[in-house]
Amino acid sequence: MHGPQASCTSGLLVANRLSANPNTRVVLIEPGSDDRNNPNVTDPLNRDENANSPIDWSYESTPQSRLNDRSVEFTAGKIVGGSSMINGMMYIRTAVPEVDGWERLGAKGWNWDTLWPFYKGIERFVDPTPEQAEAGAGVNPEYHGRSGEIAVGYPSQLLTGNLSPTLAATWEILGVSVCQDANGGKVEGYTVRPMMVDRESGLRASAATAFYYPISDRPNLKLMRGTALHLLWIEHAREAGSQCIMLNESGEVIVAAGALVTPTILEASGVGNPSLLTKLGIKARVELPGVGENFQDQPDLTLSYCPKTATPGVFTPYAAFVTAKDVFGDKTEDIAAATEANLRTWAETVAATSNHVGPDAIESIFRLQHDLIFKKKVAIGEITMTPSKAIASEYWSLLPFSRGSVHLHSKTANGTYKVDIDPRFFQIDYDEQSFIALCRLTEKFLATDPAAKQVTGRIDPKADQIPTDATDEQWKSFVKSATVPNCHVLGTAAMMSRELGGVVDENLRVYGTENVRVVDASVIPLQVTGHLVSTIYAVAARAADLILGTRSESAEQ
Ligand SMILES: Cc1cc2nc3c(=O)[nH]c(=O)nc-3n(C[C@H](O)[C@H](O)[C@H](O)COP(=O)(O)OP(=O)(O)OC[C@H]3O[C@@H](n4cnc5c(N)ncnc54)[C@H](O)[C@@H]3O)c2cc1C
Repeated sequence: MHGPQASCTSGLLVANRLSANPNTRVVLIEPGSDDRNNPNVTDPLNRDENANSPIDWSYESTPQSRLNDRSVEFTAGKIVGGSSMINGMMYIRTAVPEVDGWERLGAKGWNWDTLWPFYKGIERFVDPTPEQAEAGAGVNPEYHGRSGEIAVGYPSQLLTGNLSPTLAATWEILGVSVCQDANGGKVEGYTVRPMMVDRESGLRASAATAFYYPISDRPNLKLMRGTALHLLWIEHAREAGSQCIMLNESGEVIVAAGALVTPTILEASGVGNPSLLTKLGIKARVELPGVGENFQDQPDLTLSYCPKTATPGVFTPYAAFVTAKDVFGDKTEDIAAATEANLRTWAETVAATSNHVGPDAIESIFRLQHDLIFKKKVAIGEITMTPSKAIASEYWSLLPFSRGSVHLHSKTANGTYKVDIDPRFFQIDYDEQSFIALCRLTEKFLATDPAAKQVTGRIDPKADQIPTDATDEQWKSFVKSATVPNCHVLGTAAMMSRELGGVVDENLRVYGTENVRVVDASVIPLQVTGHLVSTIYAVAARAADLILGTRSESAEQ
């Protein structure tokens, strides 16, 4: 049997599961290098060195009107193992109501309970040492798997001393409780985040170390490196009437090029919005206007403060996941009501810009999102504290309403396509207002004892640019000049009903096709409050199960 073609973070896991059957031939395609010994990949303390290096795609966005017309850069791994080789390695799953929301959006059978065994199944959690526990590392044993492939735990260089208790005490004064272990579906409060790291060797654990290197010598698994997939060669296409595409007699393609690239491969193959495809001279084979839409990333900003003592060369995975109530305080109910009253207008704005579904569809997604924020009270912001030469507080919004897109734009002289990546940060005013409120909460945190005792003042932005009593307008101008992407892009080939703009069904199969699936961050329909990779692995593991199941069903028929 011909197997799928795929590439990385998620693709390697799927390839691992499918090639376990020696009769299934699996071909992986990866344009990037095999940089398995690159110390900037393997040594977690070097992880910030990878941006703008040869193993980073460094995708540029279109100029962003709400960011002073700046283009922003999306870092993404150009390497076997994809972005799991260059990311921040933090490992926090998402919140129960968010995954349950996928089912409400049409992803039948996808909810917290069905994903939970896969979250645990892929994990090889190692308990913290007594020193790490003293440094704040917590664990609820029920939340973790011990026999999966991906090493999760705390790095040996976890900072000891009293910093974590100081941060915890300060957050508690601000009404944010301490969460021992945020991996059980409630992502809320101050926590010390576990990482994807092998505690014994101290090295990064990635899709490649977990799912590819150990099985790369399987005779039925082939990696084609230095080659990119630009389009799916569609043979035997049956036209619109039956809306069916066949790639070859028995083969199946699994596209896993990440949320910034997967939609463009579909478009180049004739799957997408016919009006866009026609303009590019591409024959439309499957009408799926949702391809490349529903783009969601999280705006990200770093404020830095002068520490009393510098802290070089250690890990400081300290973060608070804050809810609307933590951020807006007494104003929360008013903001919830005002936000609800605006959902229709925002849906109209998004529908008019994206033009792939009408405002009713967007509004129903926004209602779910509003429920998550104000009724289910999931976290809306993550605020991290990293002491080094400065105390850097990086923070990002978790559930923005703005929706961007990624599409083929025009054909270049060499026959490939220019791509437009348009995240549309702050398209919706609430996103900017809540982002500024997060900024203010960060400031308040570092002005509250005992954390305040750790710093002597703000370094960036400087006090003459943003004074401590800065107005919203002053913060707004700083936010416009300094916001960058968090690189947690998802949703551009969403697993949702077709009516809502979905691209894949609950078996991850592209609507209107027979043997094309997508398994990467593109299929996750809504932002997640944790970090993406744990959820991507769980989705990929469940997807592999479904693929194997549907194959054996069709073999039985
Ligand atoms: C700097 C950074 C820090 C992050 N920090 C964290 C973190 O701490 N924790 C966390 O959970 N998540 C984090 N993330 C997010 C997470 O790493 C990504 O969301 C996730 O790895 C995406 O997985 P994917 O399978 O969708 O795509 P990727 O892992 O990006 O894989 C896509 C693959 O497709 C390949 N490719 C590209 N074009 C083509 C083509 N035309 N044909 C074939 N192959 C192609 C790429 O080279 C790549 O190997 C971070 C991301 C970045 C960039």
